[in-house]
Amino acid sequence: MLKNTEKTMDKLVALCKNRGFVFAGSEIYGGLANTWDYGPLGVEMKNNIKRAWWKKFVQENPYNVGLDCAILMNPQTWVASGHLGGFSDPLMDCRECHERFRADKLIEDYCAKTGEELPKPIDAFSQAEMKSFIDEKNICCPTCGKHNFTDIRQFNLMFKTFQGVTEDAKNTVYLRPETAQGIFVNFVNVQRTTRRKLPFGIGQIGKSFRNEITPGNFIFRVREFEQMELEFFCEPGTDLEWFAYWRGFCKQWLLSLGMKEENLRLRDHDPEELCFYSKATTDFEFLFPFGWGELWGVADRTDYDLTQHQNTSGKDLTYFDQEKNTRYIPYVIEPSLGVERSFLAFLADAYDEEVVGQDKRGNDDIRTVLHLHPALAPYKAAVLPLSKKLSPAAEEIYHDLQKEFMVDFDDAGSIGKRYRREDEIGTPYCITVDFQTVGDETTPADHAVTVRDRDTMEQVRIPVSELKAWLAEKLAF
Ligand SMILES: Nc1ncnc2c1ncn2[C@@H]1O[C@H](COP(=O)(O)OP(=O)(O)OP(=O)(O)O)[C@@H](O)[C@H]1O
Repeated sequence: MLKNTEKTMDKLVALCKNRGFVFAGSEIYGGLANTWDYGPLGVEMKNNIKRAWWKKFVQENPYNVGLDCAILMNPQTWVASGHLGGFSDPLMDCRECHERFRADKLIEDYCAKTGEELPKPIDAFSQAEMKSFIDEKNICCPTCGKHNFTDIRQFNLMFKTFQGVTEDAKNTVYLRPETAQGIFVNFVNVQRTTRRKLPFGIGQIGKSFRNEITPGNFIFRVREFEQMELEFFCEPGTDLEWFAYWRGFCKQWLLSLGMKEENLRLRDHDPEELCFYSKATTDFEFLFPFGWGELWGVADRTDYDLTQHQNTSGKDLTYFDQEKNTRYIPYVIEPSLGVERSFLAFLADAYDEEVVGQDKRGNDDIRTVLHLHPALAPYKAAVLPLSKKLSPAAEEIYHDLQKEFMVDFDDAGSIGKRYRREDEIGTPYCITVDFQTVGDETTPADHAVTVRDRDTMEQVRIPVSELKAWLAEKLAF
């Protein structure tokens, strides 16, 4: 009998919930819309993604250094960056059911459904153009099906709160909507203390908050998320070369972590779609189960941000180029990637249901497997004693491996079922401890274990003494 092995969001969400990757936030209180908590496996995978980014963008990188800034910043930051004035999305309400929507997303969804092509990118539409498109095409409310919308107005996405004991305008602060501004305001601090010469970059990983009008698609669009951002400072005139360099570097990072090239496309912004300060922007888009969506934005932001902060703060943010004996404001290349979006992309990319045979009744035997790169997998290996009698010996190996890797231990149920459980959570290697490992009256111990590869299901015999080095090699990328 054929079973549906199609990859869907429902299957990914169910796997995440059932195996402890991602839970609905505040679930026992009925939840809080679009908040998600990361379970024991989810937190490992999330940390692995962040580690993989830090390793390539900071630790091993000849150009970049790291930084960790406060989430709350002086509100002048957001005046300078333009977020207070212009960080908004086009909002419209349905007059019938009072649901609220992003006008641009309504149009995009309509085009995805009908296959209609827009005459220009949606980001180049004015509010009036969006409204007349929606009216002309008679696009209806996705909730109630009627066509009766209010006019479009801009809705600021920044979360507001108060610092200190009085709740008044003077004490208003904002939760940062991106990590980048913390880097810009510290440009001089970092340059001075590291004595870096251009070009150099500053990387940061941290929480950002956006009061999105229509969050959704699981963890794709949420209001609280983490970003991994690099601001790369270079001499004006060299920026387009560095833009191409980082665009290629980012793509290579994804591919080196096993992302399939066919699920990735790099979309360059048309001149009319570009932000007014940007010379070039590329959206890395990934083919999620619900369609193509932005994963990573790489932009040439020129000298816009530093100039804005210099003008607003009155502080000198120029760089003195000793070789050329001249001062200038550096240009900036920014690759900005969301942790949760990359989590979802790696998960969707890795998810597979394979027909591995037929059961006794003739039904397809399907194995659900996450082909995650070992560097991203929550557990690097699982230690499985073939029999409960072997548990003490297996535990010894487990405890030894645990000192260096996240490793699982499972001695419950048949070995076949245990393999399947590990396949489903993406554990790349299952280490089976058997009677030969420890030996008995008739057979001498061989002090070796059987290691099963998740993807090929092939098995090799490896001496216990070589396990750590063998695993370390597999995790490298
Ligand atoms: N609400 C969100 N939830 C999760 N990740 C996000 C969210 N907003 C942005 N990101 C991540 O941060 C990256 C950089 O943010 P950027 O401001 O370029 O996004 P954006 O162009 O506003 O995204 P979108 O058009 O999807 O709203 C995005 O590519 C994405 O990976």
